[in-house]
Parts: sequence; structure tokens; C-alpha cells
Amino acid sequence: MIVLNRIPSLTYTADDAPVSSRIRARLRRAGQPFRANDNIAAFVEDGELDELRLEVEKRMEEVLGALVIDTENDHNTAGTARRVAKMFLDEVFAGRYRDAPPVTSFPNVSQLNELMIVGPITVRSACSHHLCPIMGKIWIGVLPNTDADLIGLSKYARLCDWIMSRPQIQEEAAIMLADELERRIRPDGLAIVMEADHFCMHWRGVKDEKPVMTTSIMRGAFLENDALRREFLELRNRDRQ
Ligand SMILES: Nc1nc2c(ncn2[C@@H]2O[C@H](COP(=O)(O)OP(=O)(O)OP(=O)(O)O)[C@@H](O)[C@H]2O)c(=O)[nH]1
Repeated sequence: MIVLNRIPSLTYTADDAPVSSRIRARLRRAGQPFRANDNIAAFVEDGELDELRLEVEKRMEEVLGALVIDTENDHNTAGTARRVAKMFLDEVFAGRYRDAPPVTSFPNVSQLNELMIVGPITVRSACSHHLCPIMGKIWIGVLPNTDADLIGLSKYARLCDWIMSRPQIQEEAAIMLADELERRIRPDGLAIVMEADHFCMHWRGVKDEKPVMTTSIMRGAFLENDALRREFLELRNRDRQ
């Protein structure tokens, strides 16, 4: 018999279903989508993340085998499958598998209703098409609602990181962030500008150095009030100089 690969075969019986199949079955039963940029934390049971990491490692080892890389004798790639699995699940795509960060909120006791801008917040994401990095910056403008709570400043960056740490496309990522913030702070107005470099256009593909994608989302007062929108954009531009 010729052994093609040292990786054990990934065929399973019904009793021995891989953890990814169990999680997928739960998602399907609940009618929950599990696209690349969806969070599935509620469907991952205790201990399953460790199992999932092992499963991804095994499958990654198969990918390396299919790329005809000798992971047995190449000291550089001997631990690559393990490292990549850990990087996907615990770092760059952690926003799919982890619950949202805790977000402290405070009552708006002073009834603040003035423009507030947070940024630039660093964006680290990956495109869902090639899984290449997306690196950029986000500016968030908020016109608070006098009756709604305020959230701590750092929580904008934490929520941003949670949403960006998934395979994304920039347009959807910006909308997801806007929806999440609107749900949590119910502002009178919300503005988001995201500027990012897509490495799928630098490292490969067209191999162009320059292109940056800019996405702008204006909601509520920022849509209705030209002066407010201008103020936000001017202050953001000042930050960039
Ligand atoms: N709209 C949008 N497109 C993106 C984003 N990130 C990457 N892309 C594009 O997604 C497209 C995927 O196109 P395909 O034709 O399926 O893939 P491909 O043959 O590898 O394309 P090339 O990159 O042109 O080589 C490319 O044009 C990418 O530049 C994003 O955030 N938003």
C-alpha cells in the first residue's frame, strides 16, 4: 500500500461526526446563517472551540499536503497547520467564534447632544474572497440621543475589532458596525468612514500599490443635516493630516 500522506483520513461515521458538522447542524436547525462574516458563538458549546482548532489543524495539514509541502521533513512548516488553526480561530477570525465584548454603558445624565468623533481606529480584517489582509482605519461620529445611554470610548474600538475579525467585504463590515452601534446606543445620528488597503490587490491579483477603498455611512441626523455631516468630515480630515 502507498501512503500518500501522513494525515489520518478525514472520513467520519455518524457517531464520530467532526465538531464542525455538529455546529453546522445546530445552525441549520435554528435557521441561522453562517456566512463568513456571521458570528456563530451562540452555537459553539463549551470545549468545542478546542475540538474545532484540532479539526482545522488536521484539515490544514491536508491542504499543505495537497500543496506538496513536506511538513514531515521541513522544519519550517512542521507546526504550520497548528499555527494557522490557532491564528484563524483565536486571532484573525475570532469575531466569528467569540461573544461580543462586554460594553459598559453610562446614563447620559448631562443630556449630551453634541457631535462626538472617535478615530482613527485601526482596522485589521481579511477579505472573504482570498482571505488576504485588509488593513485600514475607521472614524465614527455620534450624535447622542439625550435619553439613551453612552458607551465607554474604548468600546467603540472593541466592537470594531469584534466585527472586523472575520472574513469580510468592506461594505458589509461597515454596515455591520453601524447596525451594532445603532442597536446599542440608539443615537440621533451615526456616521462611519472606513478607509482600507486590500492586500488581495497589493500582494497578488492586479498588484497595485495605491488603491485604498473608502466607505461612508451616514444615518439619522448625519443624513438630514448638511452642516453636521460637513463638520464630521472636516474634523476627520483634520485628523488625517
Ligand atoms: N466590493 C468589494 N470587493 C472586494 C473587497 N475585497 C476584495 N474585493 C474584490 O473581490 C473580487 C473577487 O473577484 P474574483 O474575480 O472572484 O477573484 P479573482 O479572479 O481572484 O480576481 P482578481 O483579484 O481580479 O485577480 C476582486 O475584484 C477583489 O478586488 C471588498 O471589500 N469589497
